[in-house]
Amino acid sequence: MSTLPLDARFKLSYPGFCLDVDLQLPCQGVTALFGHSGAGKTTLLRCIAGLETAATGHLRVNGQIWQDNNTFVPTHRRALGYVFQEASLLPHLSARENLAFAIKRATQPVTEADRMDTIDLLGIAPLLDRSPGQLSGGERQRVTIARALLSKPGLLLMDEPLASVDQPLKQEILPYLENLKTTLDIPIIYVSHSAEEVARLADTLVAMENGRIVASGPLNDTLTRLDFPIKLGEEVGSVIEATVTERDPQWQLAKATFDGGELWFRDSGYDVGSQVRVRVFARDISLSLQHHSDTSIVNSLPAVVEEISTEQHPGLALVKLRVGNTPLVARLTHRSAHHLELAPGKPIWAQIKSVAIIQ
Ligand SMILES: Nc1ncnc2c1ncn2[C@@H]1O[C@H](COP(=O)(O)OP(=O)(O)OP(=O)(O)O)[C@@H](O)[C@H]1O
Repeated sequence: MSTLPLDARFKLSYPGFCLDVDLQLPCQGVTALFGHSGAGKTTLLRCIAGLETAATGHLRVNGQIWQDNNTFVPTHRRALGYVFQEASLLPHLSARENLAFAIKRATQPVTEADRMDTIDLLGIAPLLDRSPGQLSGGERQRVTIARALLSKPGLLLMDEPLASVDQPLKQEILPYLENLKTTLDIPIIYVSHSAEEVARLADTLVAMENGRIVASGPLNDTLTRLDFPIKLGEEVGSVIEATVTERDPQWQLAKATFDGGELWFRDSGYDVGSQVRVRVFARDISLSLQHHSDTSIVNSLPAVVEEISTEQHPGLALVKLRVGNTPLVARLTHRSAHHLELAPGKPIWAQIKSVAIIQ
């Protein structure tokens, strides 16, 4: 596998829309293309897949040139898997036969062990003899993802794979996608306009508006930018990567340690030593000048104020904090910010309710 970044520059015009991007993406992990409807996410993904033949530009993936002034590798010769919003299985074949179809066309030989690993990864062993019509939407999508993986791609493109499933099904599939992310060693580009999916899956965030990249970088650094151009409303917050270091079976709580401190939150059955990603909304952080122990809020982290901005409502402030090396954002009223005399550089305690922490 190449260690070179994926390099993508494209220009493409449609009536009323112009795509103009210049991107370098890591060769590992999940990159989320995030933005409102019509921002150009699917168009960019299609350019990478070679489906937008009118696009001009340059594309290098895993060290290979797929497009430049002299080259245009057709889609079927690009080692990529593409998962669409709607599962796209061949309806007259069983799930097993759909997988076999992909294996026959794979860019490299697929061993029986590869096949079994992929079936396990997506949890589809009990579904293999059913036809697509006998599967639920979530099951169909899992088989579709398995099929894409069995084509042995060097790059996996996923275009809102959860857009057409309802919330309970989304919660059923997300853990499989989280699994994929830790198991696969190929880059995944994942289109979404859901902040929840981005928070759970992305390592790198690329925000798009009007056909352009308006912010990009490591997930938490980008999400916590006070000038992050896509308004997230109640979902403004931070994503913290931590290691589970203790469990309290009496109270069903787990403690995770991260670069900045420790957090207690509800225990969902973690193993000590496992990695966990938690999400903290800005509205769930309160600030205090002192450390308090006479409070129900157990998580109290020493932080430094970095920046303060005004939210859409003039009475509300967003405060960017740094806890160790981890950026956090807190939402409070300007009156409270004034009362605490918050200013860049000021030491402060960030208090986070355990019940507000989402895994
Ligand atoms: N083949 C086409 N012909 C003309 N206009 C197009 C074509 N494909 C896309 N567009 C336009 O390009 C713009 C970007 O569309 P695109 O589907 O890439 O957005 P998106 O960010 O993926 O949106 P969504 O989240 O709704 O899927 C839209 O204004 C769309 O109408």
